Amino acid sequence: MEKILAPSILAADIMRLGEQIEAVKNAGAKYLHIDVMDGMFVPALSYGMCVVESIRKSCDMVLDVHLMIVEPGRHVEAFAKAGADIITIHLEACADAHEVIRQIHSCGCKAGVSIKPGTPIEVLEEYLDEVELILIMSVEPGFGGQKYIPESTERIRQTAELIRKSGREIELEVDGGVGAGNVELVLEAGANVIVAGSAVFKDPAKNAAEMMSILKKWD
Ligand SMILES: O=C(CO)[C@H](O)[C@H](O)COP(=O)(O)O
Ligand SMILES: [Fe+2]
Repeated sequence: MEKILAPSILAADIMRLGEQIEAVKNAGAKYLHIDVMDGMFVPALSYGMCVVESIRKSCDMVLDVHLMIVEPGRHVEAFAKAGADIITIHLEACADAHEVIRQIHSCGCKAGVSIKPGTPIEVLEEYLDEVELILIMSVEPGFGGQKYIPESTERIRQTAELIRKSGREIELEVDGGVGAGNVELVLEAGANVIVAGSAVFKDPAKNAAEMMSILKKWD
């Protein structure tokens, strides 16, 4: 599967967001990862649909919206209307994730499911027939700039195996603490969508280009 860079704007300079998005896009990033936090599912607050809507107006990248919010079904339609292309929910945050996935699809978006580092991989099994993307968190969700949890590599490998057995084309995304120094570990384990926030936005054009040159070797 194509290897895709998904820069996370959590680490961007909000005052220069437009030019920084342009820089990562020009470097070859295809997805733009937008982290939505509600202060409940995770301690922090970030931003909501207004930001997605504003980015959509002048950005043709795939908008990859990562909802770290309790009962995300309450807001799926609004994020879809704002311009999200992929909406990823946390299985730990929903009473009925099957229903939320159905909602995401009925809004015309691709659906992803995510799990935190402490959640067993097996919980993903019942969603393999339904989703287009699985997101393995390689840090505790809630903050950018954390260190990659080494045990994540084995979890990525096991998830890649589940996907392979399902026979479906499901994207495998990894999020948290990934940069040029460890991205090959993550690719080797079977991921194809790489989220990178702090590793990219310290110097967006240069760092995204460096990440892309590594990703291209694995295509
Ligand atoms: O979902 C997230 C945090 O909950 C972010 O996408 C993630 O942390 C990216 O930031 P970094 O690459 O700096 O770790
Ligand atoms: Fe994220």
